[in-house]
Amino acid sequence: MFDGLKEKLGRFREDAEEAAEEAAEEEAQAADGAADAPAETDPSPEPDAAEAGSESVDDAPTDERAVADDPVTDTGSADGGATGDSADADSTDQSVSSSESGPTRPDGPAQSSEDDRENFKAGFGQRAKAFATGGVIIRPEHLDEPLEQLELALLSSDVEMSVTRQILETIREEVEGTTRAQVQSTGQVVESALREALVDVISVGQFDFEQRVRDADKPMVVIFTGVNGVGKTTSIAKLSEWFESRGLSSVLANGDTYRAGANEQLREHAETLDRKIITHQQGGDPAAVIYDAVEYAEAHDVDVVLGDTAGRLHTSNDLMDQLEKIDRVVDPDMTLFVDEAVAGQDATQRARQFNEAAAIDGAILTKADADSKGGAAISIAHVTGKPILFLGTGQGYEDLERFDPERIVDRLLGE
Ligand SMILES: Nc1nc2c(ncn2[C@@H]2O[C@H](COP(=O)(O)OP(=O)(O)OP(=O)(O)O)[C@@H](O)[C@H]2O)c(=O)[nH]1
Repeated sequence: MFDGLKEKLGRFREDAEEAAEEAAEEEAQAADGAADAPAETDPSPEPDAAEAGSESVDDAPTDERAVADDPVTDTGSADGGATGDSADADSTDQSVSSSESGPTRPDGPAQSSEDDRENFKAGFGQRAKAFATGGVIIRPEHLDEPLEQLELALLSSDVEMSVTRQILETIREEVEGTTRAQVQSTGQVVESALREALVDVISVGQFDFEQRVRDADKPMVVIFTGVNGVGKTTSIAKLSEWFESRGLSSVLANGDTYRAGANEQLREHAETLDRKIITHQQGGDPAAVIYDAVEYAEAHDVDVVLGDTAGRLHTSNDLMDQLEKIDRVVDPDMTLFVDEAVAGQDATQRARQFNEAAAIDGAILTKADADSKGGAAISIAHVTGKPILFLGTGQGYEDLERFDPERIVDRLLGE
């Protein structure tokens, strides 16, 4: 499921990590260079950074020693020296790294008279400090190129344009001024930004579906709509099983009085699952079928009415009128839009159109098991403001999965 998208996100993480590390190290080296300037007053070059660090400790005031003795700072100094020019790796260089990590600057007063230079160094100081202590400042512009690649990757995975933009914007916001801590890799920072961005867009409108059903007046009426052949009838049967496994009873109602064979198709599921089904003759009034099912449920203490409807386009006026009539007659608690994940952008656009025409409450995305791109799964909630509630993951009755944004993102990020 969503393997293509997963691979592309993995590539972005690798590219972003590499780009951010490179840029941050370049900046830290530039900062080291700026901090090296006072070394011109100290002619003795120091080729070994770690040694230089320990020598500067000998000369340092007591509080400075405490910082330099810190193994964390030692490692940072060694890193700083290792990445800096060996000719620049003098004792002053080391003391800058150490002192910026500590509470005082031993060479500070000597330099404070040169305001311009201090200002110049201040811009780099934060990054030098972060780098010397094993941290790295990551900035959005470090990620410009990987983000461009990510944008193309998302669009080619059928992620809708506005959703793609939102994801990129959140990543930029998340990494803005982030200091990668010692315990984190740059990859982890990027991953956490990506995770946040994805969860953000796919969790729009989520609610506790099971709780909503349990809290509703009985029977709760759920109507299913969408275009032909996307898996509405199968999803109704799956959802009936899902309820059953949670101790909630359901009755199936075939409001698809339009298509020949629709009654038989739903009846087959009802018989297999041993559920009550309400049907009328082909050409009958769908609202009347659902109404009868509600009456049956009330009389038999059934928890949920699951109402199928004919496949339709949002532009099929007569069929959309039928939905409106169902609304008027039985006032359903929920209208769920069903579409197939493999339809990608088309599914997202249809979700938008149906939501505008019939005000859906949520979506079921079928055939996710056959979808590598994942674009519809990423986009529908953000585009409609209504959550994806379930994923269809196969043809069996048990192949229905509650859409859990955190879990979906875990899966996309390979966790
Ligand atoms: N792989 C896979 N196939 C599915 C899934 N859900 C439904 N299908 C298959 O999709 C086909 C169409 O499903 P239906 O339930 O008949 O679709 P429908 O929307 O009710 O179709 P109409 O009644 O013609 O509008 C069937 O062969 C189902 O087995 C799913 O999650 N994964």
